[in-house]
Amino acid sequence: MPFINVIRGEAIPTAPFNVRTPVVRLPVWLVMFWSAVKGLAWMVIGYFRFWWITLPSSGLLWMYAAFDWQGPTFTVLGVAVAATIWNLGNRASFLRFGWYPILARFRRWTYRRHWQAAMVTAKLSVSYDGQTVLPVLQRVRCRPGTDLVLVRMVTGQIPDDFGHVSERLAHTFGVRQVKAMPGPTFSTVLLAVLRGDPLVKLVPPFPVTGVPDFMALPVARQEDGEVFDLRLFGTQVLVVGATGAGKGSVIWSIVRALAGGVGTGLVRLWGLDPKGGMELGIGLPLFDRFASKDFAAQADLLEAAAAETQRRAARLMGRTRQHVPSLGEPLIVLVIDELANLTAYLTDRHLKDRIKAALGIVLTQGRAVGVHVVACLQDPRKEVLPARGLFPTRIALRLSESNEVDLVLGDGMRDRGALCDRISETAPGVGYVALDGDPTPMRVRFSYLTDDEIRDMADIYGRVQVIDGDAA
Ligand SMILES: Nc1ncnc2c1ncn2[C@@H]1O[C@H](COP(=O)(O)OP(=O)(O)OP(=O)(O)O)[C@@H](O)[C@H]1O
Repeated sequence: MPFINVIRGEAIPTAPFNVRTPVVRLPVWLVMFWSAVKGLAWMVIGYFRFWWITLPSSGLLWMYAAFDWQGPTFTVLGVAVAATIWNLGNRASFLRFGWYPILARFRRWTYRRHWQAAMVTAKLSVSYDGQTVLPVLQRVRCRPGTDLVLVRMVTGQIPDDFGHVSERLAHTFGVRQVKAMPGPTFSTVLLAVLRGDPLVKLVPPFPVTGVPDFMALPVARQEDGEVFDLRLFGTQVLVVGATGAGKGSVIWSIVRALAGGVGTGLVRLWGLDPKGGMELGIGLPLFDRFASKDFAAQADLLEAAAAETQRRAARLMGRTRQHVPSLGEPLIVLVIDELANLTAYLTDRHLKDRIKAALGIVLTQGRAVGVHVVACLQDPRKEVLPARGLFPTRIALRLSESNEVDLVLGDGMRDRGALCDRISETAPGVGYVALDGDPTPMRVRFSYLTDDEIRDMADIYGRVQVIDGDAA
């Protein structure tokens, strides 16, 4: 046993004055009076705070007092009839200003009931100074099938902390999915709570416009009910999906959005179908050039695209940074079904090198000069397509494994909600896309064209073509 104990550290000095709260004995009537005043104050505050319940209730009570039971009955009936007329007359404004605000109040109340449990079990609560600090539920807004919940984070938290536990939150709140994205201020996170699924139903083809808007081609329906517009200008598009995921519907949705331009000659489609023309052959008249039977013809076609790219780049150098399609120099879109057949599975080394070189030129230089690629791929691994990074726009449909999601859409996208590996086999055409300026992925379903619809479209907008090197 040591003779003297020495404890290192800073001791808290004893205060020179110690003050103890004095005990004042109060009469019972004063305590009761004070409690009554406090209770009344709480009731008044509660009345105004929960005005959306208290005001209608007071109104109904007053009607009852004034007109007996007919008062509230006719009031409720009158409100119901007015709401129905408003809904039938202008559904959008009824939902926006009538129904969704009421629903949001109710939902806020239900979230609050589960809030503490949800935050603690998801480890989003923080222990500080002997206290448990929770993120603050600030606001709830309702949209079709989705609630937008604004949350003020605890100091030190970031939106990705919520993204990592989004699945846990979804189970706690009993909803389909929760997606976390940065809120309007640095201290907030916006949780998109997805309830119903508007993508269960098949999406019919969108109408064809005479002059396509290359900045916004309508191709799919978003899970928030909006139309997903694909930007083709300035980009190359890669579509990845397991077999049967619906890559064909992505191709035909894009072709349909461009069909008006094909008809007028503003857009030229060049088709490469290494699987023998099974997918693209059905709309053959739409393609200005088409190659499917032998790989040499497909290499020729890609080299022609590369040559055109270089010719345009040389002409436009120093003049403009974005080519504007015209009848003399139309937009060329190379549609490639199963790119891996051209890049990875091809055994002829010489052809493979030719294809790789031509594709490299088109992918790196083509987007500024109006030569675009829309390519499909089943297997997103690096060995299959090393040039994945050359496709700025990537669409991920159903994938076989969870780790493929980040390979296609970019790091962290699965955590942010792109659950491509969970898409059901019974939902072909459903996938995830990254929207411009939005770090969270959006779930979409591409429109579906039947074979007859594709044939009709080809009949209306089809052009003279070159098939496997020969004029049709
Ligand atoms: N958007 C869609 N909506 C509804 N059904 C679809 C959609 N896309 C595809 N399908 C259905 O799913 C089936 C498979 O689609 P598709 O052939 O396009 O898949 P894929 O990804 O191209 O497959 P593979 O790689 O094997 O060719 C189609 O026969 C069609 O019936």
